[in-house]
Amino acid sequence: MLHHTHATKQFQTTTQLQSEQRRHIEHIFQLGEGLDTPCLPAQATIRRSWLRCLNDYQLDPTHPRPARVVPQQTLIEHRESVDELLHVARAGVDQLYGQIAQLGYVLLVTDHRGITVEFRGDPNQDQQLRKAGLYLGADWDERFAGTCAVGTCLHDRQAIICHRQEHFDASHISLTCTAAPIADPQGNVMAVLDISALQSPTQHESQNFSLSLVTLYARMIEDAYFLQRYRDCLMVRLDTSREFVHVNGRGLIAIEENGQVIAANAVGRELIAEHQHRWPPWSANHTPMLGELFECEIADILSINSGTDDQLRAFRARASNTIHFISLLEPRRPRMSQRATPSASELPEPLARLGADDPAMRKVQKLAERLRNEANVNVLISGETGTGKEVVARALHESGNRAKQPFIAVNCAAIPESLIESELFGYEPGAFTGGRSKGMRGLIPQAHGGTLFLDEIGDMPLALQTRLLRVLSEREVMPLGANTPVKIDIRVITATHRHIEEMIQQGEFREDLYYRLNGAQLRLPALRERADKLFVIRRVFEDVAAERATRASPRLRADAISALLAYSWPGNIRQLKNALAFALATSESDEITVHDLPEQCLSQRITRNVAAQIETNASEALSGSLIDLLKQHHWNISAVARELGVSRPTVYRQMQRQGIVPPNWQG
Ligand SMILES: Nc1ncnc2c1ncn2[C@@H]1O[C@H](COP(=O)(O)OP(=O)(O)OP(=O)(O)O)[C@@H](O)[C@H]1O
Repeated sequence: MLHHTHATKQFQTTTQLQSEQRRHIEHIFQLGEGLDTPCLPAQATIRRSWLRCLNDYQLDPTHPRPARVVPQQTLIEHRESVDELLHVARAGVDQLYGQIAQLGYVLLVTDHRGITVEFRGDPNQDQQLRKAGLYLGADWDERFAGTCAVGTCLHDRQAIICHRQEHFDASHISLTCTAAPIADPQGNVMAVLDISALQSPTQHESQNFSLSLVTLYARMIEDAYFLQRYRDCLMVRLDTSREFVHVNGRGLIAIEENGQVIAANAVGRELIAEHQHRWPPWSANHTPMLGELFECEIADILSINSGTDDQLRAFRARASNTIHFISLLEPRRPRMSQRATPSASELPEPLARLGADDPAMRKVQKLAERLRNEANVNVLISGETGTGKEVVARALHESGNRAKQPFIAVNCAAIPESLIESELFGYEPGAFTGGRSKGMRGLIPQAHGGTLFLDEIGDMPLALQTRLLRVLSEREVMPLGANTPVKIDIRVITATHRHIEEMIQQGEFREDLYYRLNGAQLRLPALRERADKLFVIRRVFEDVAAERATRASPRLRADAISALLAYSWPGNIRQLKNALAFALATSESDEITVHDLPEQCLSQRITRNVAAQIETNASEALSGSLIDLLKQHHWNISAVARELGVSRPTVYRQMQRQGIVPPNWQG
C-alpha cells in the first residue's frame, strides 16, 4: 500500500514537472518573439543569456539535452591546466562545502571552459547528481548547456544566481545554482566556483545568501592564488579599516623593493584603475609606483614592520583621497640571488637549482633525488621543447655517484640517419669509405662508466631502435667492422617532446624499447604552468647576465618582470633565455624595462597548440633563407638556432626537410 502511494506521488510529480517544462519552453519562445510577460525572468543577465541561446548558439528549447560529462582523459587535461589553482583552492573548497553540505548543496569548480574539474557532493545521491550534470567532468559551457550559473557567469564575468526556471534547458528547471568567477592576477577568469542544489524553495531571494557566500570564497581563493603566485615578492596588504588589515586586508599589491608595482589582486587593480582613470585597469605595460598611488615614500612602506607596534600605517590614496591602512608582507622565499629554498636545500645542489617551489617541478626533483644513484633504472624525461630536459639530465648525472665520469649527450634528431649508427657505436679503421682512417670510438663507448643522454629519442630510426635495444639488454656494443664486442657500463637517460605512445600505435617506435627506456619518467612542466615562474625568470636573467659579463650588475625592472610573467612562453625556458639575452644585448642602460623586451613577449597569451605553433613559426622563419643563414654562420647550428630563437633540433629537422646536408657530413 505504501508502495502504491509512493508510486502515485512520483507519477504526479513527473507529470507536474512535464507541464512546468512545457510552460517554461513557451516562456523562452515568448522572449524570443519580443513579448514581455510577468512570467519571464526579472534578471536582465538571464534574459540576455536566453536570447544568446536562441539566436547565437541556436539551442532548441524543445529538445532538452542530457548532461554531458567529458571522458576521463579530457578531464585529466582540463584539471592539469588549473592544477596549481586547485591545489591552492582545496582548503577553501572543503571549508565552503562543510558549510553547505547539510543544506543539500553540492559544490563545483569549473575551469574557464566550463568543465567541472573539482566536485564535492553527497555520494548517496550520486545517480541523481550525475543525471543533473552536478558531477566531475560535466560541461557547463553556456553554448552547450544553455543559461546556467557557471556558463553565464563565464560569459558575463560576474557572480550570478541561476534559480530554477531561469535555466534555459528545461531539464535544469528544478536546480538552483549560484556561481562566482575566480580571476588570475591579470584579471582573466580562470575558473568558476559554483554551489548548486537539486531542490530549493521557489523564491529567488532564498539564494541571496548563497551568492554572498560563493562570492566571498571565490575572492578568498583568488587571493590565496595571488599570494602563492607572488610569494617571492614584497607585498602590501591594505584595507580601509584598520582592524581588518591583518585578518582580511582586501587589497594585495606585489611590489619591487623600489616600490614599483608588479601585480595586484582585484581590489588592488581597482585602486590602480582609479589612479589611471581607465578600464581595463591592468596592463603589463604600465605599472605605477606605489608612491604614485599613495601619498608616501617607499621608505615609509619598507619600514612598516619595524616602525609601529601594530605593524601597519595609514596612507592617503591620491586618486580617491581615502585613507588606507597598509601592512607589509615579507617575501616567504629568499629574494633575487638567494637560490636555495628550505625544501630545496635538502636536495643535492644540481637538483635544487632546477626550481624553487612548483608542484610539478618538486615531483621531478624528488624523484630525481631518489634515482640519482640507481644507474639500472633508465630515465625518460618528457616535456615541451625548451623546458630544460637536457639541464635536468645533467643535474641527475651531476648529483649521482657517476658525476666525475663522462656525460655524453647525443641529439638523435641532429645526426643524419646514415651516420647515426657509426656515431653511436663507433667503427674500426676502414669499416666504410669516408670514415676516418684510425676509426672512431662511438658515443656509447665514450659514455662508459658515466651517463649517455639520448635527446629526441622519438627521432631515432626504427632499425637503430632494434640495435639500441640489444645494447641495453646485452650491455655491450659492436663497432662497425669489429669482430669483438666492447663491454659497456652506462646509465641511460632519454628525452622526448613527442608522444611516444602515439608513435608506438602508428608503428613508428618499438614498444619494447619504450618500456626498457621508461624505467621512470620525469615530466617537466611548461614554463607558463610553473608556480615558480618568477624564480625561473630571475634565475635565467642572472645566468644570461653572468654569461655576458660586460655590465656591472644589470637589473630587471618590475614592468619587465610583469610582462614576462604574463606571457605564455611557447618556447619555454629557451625562449625566455633568448628574450633576456636580446634585452641585455640591445638595452642601452643597466635597467631592463618592458621596452627592452622582444615585441612577441608583450603579445597576448597563447594557450593552445603552443608546440605546434612554434614549429610552424620556425618553419616559416626558416623556409627561405636557411641555407644562407647556415653559410653565414659557418654551419654553426647553435648560432643559427640562437638567431632564429628556436631549438637546435628544430633547425636540424628543417635541414632534413629541405635536404640540406652540412659539408662535413657529405661523404
Ligand atoms: N632550470 C633552469 N635554469 C636556467 N636555465 C635553464 C633551466 N632549464 C633550462 N634552462 C635553459 O633553457 C635552455 C633549454 O634547455 P634544454 O636544452 O635543457 O631544453 P630541452 O627541453 O632539452 O629542449 P629541446 O626539447 O628543444 O631539446 C637552455 O639554454 C638551458 O640552459
